[in-house]
Amino acid sequence: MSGTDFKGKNHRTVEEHDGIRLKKSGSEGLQWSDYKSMPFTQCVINETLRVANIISGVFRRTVTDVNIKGYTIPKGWKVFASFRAVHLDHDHFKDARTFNPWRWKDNNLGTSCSGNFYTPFGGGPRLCPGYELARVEISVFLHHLVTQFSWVPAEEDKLVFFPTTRTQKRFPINLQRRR
Ligand code: HEM
Repeated sequence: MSGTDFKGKNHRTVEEHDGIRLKKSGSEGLQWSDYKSMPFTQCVINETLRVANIISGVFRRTVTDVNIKGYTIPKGWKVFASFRAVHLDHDHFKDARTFNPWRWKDNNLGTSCSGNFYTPFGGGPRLCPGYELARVEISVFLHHLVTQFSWVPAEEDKLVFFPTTRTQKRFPINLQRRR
């Protein structure tokens, strides 16, 4: 990740949140309507959960023999459904290892997408009941972060994808208060 890339990708988020601040006085808090007017932030959150979700997948135990794509998973086996493998699969996401919030511009569902290729919060009857709360919390955090601080990378860093997604040098930054 180069410094220029980072600033470019961050810029739209800053604009969105500065726009919300402009309509408010002083330290006036965010309302639900503000949360609902952060479309690009939702794209950033979607993309972060796609590339670097803290939850890599879920375990399941089969209660009966399951036939899937010519394979049989016998009754009683434990399987790991790897969301991470699907989220980083080039067949489902073009340039899957590139952090690109714009890919969500026309598909901002946040929990799943057609074909169930995007499942950061799981799915079906066990879909995470906290998914909207999690998104609100991240949005509020990002709002205060980008409206009160700016930063530049202190060193060149690089994303690595094994065993999980992380930055090689923990992405050191120089942080400055904006206001
Ligand atoms: C980014 C944040 C979060 C992520 C990525 C996440 C992800 C997930 C996933 C993948 C599952 C499904 C587990 C499975 O199918 O076995 C799950 C379940 C669950 N999550 Fe979350 N979660 C997040 C935040 C939250 C929050 C904020 C809460 C509550 C305040 C919450 C409460 C739960 C509960 C209670 C379940 C169990 C649901 C069930 O088994 O029926 N989660 N979460």
